[in-house]
Amino acid sequence: MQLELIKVHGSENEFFILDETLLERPLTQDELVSLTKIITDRNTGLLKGADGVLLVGTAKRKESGESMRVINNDGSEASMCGNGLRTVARYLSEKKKLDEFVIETMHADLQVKKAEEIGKNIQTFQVEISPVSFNVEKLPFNWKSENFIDQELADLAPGLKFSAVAVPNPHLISFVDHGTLTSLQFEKLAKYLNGKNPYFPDGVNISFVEELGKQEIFVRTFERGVGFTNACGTAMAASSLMYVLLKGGMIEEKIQVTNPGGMVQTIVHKHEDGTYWMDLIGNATFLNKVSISLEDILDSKLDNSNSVSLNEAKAYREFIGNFSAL
Ligand SMILES: N[C@@H](CCC[C@H](N)C(=O)O)C(=O)O
Repeated sequence: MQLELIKVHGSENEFFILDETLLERPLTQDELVSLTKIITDRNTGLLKGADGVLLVGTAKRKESGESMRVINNDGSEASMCGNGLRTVARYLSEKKKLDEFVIETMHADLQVKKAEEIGKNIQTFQVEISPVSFNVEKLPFNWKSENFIDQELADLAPGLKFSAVAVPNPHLISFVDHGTLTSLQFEKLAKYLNGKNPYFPDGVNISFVEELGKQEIFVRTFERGVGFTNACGTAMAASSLMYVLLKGGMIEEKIQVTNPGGMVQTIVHKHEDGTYWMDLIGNATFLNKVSISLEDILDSKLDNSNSVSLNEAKAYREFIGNFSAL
């Protein structure tokens, strides 16, 4: 069976989009996991691999519409992906010839729309990040109280305070200084909490956040199921929320969030019932179109692929030249 893939990125968080509605038959779960592990491998995968696969399908909760599933680089499935959702929003916007619509994700139907360009010739989309929960059971996080906000984590990282939030994928966030952001301590902690550990049985996305100025933060994330990525959209949205709640950031006002792969903007909103949701605004860049058969992928014969560049990488590199790197 022939597959048409698109290699995309949101803040250089890279994915392959696969539209299952165009296939002769749906993939089995085993095929999906094997395909993801093979094509996203950073050493041997297609086009130097990726952070995951975004599977576009038909919505199940509604009578019409589309869905997005997120398969991490290690084959595990995530409930949401903010950077990925922007790219899927662009893909579906071009396919449906619509600028604003809803995409079904594992736990929520999320509003997406085409937005004003964030940089010259940068296709930009705005997506809803929701629902938000501070209940530790939702992450899941084995902790003695209902919430975990601005607290130390036993003796795992002395002197650092963390907050746990599900958006709805799980995040652990700490505001740190620049030295700590780039320290080995970060990697050690992140690997521990994503291995066998008593706190996070399913692992957790961990972000270290540096305050850069008024409504300006830098976020570095170790992603569950992947490792350090250039950016994680849900992490940037969750970090923006914690910036508002703990550091005096303004609600309903844009926050500039830089990351190792570029820059996005977020807006934190509050519903009347007191719950929060965020907007995530940023690039949806298409890098390559790739054609390859499922059989060749599963036999690891990736040289049999046909790839065409979509010529958007240069504009993006020019755009991120404006922002400081890690
Ligand atoms: N990079 C994503 C998040 C992908 C899922 C994450 N690794 C998880 O397992 O929760 C984003 O942009 O949000």
